[in-house]
Amino acid sequence: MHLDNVGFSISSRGLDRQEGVSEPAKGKLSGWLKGARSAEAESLTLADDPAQKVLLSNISLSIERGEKISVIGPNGAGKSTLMKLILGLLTPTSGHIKRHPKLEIGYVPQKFSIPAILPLRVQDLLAQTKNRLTAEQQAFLYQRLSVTPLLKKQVIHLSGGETQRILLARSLLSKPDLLILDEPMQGLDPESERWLYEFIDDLPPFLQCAMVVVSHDLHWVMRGSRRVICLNKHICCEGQPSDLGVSQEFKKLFGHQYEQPYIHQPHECQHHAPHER
Ligand SMILES: Nc1ncnc2c1ncn2[C@@H]1O[C@H](COP(=O)(O)OP(=O)(O)OP(=O)(O)O)[C@@H](O)[C@H]1O
Repeated sequence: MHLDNVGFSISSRGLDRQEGVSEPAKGKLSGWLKGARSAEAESLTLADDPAQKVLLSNISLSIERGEKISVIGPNGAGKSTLMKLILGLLTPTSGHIKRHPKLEIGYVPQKFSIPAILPLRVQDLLAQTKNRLTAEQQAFLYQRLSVTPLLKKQVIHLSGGETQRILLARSLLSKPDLLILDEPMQGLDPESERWLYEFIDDLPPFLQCAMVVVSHDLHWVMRGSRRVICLNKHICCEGQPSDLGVSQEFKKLFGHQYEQPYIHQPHECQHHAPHER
């Protein structure tokens, strides 16, 4: 893989550079500056080596604790690749990434597969993750995601929806500072999808983590996000959902789905998993 002059940065805004934070923001952040955990990457480029094709370019991100960023873009836009850069699963050949040594990242990948011949029970899979939750938090998580009845099952025998719940539980066990969900709704029926979206919406305030969600569900993204990044090998536009409609690139990519600006309406009701009904 050859990397070529792509700018990418992710940082927990204001953690390492307090001089750049205005007075109100300082007050807002001061509660968690003591335990600051951040990651920054700059001047990375990523291109496919044989084809010399640039995969991502000129990307900058910053995210605050408790904030959720949604990433949208067409197939092949580089969304999963960007997630892998953030995670450190792809190594750039130019530029650099700085991560706080104690930054915990939870990840639900777009694709998850294990060899059919590998015997692996759900409890073994979950045991591979460092558990930083209290017993009470873990019990709450297992109850919300209905994990316990699945613990003895072989991972390869899980249904699509069960797999997603287990992967989500696994990503949360480490009590991540940053949670990355790459198209977490794949293979779910509409009811499970709706329930999982609502569960995800509750996570940043519950865990006080930052979250990046890759999604093709434009309606959910526009309804439930305060910040959206539209990616197509570079950042076409970013901002609040209502800001995106002015971008010509956004209109070109999503105009057929986009008629009126969506209004953000966070939900407030209690929800139960479809499997609990
Ligand atoms: N390791 C790699 N080496 C070379 N090319 C890669 C690599 N990983 C991904 N690509 C290419 O980069 C492009 C972006 O892929 P990526 O999976 O990031 O897209 P995506 O936006 O997540 O797409 P989708 O919505 O279809 O999941 C694709 O053309 C893919 O073939």
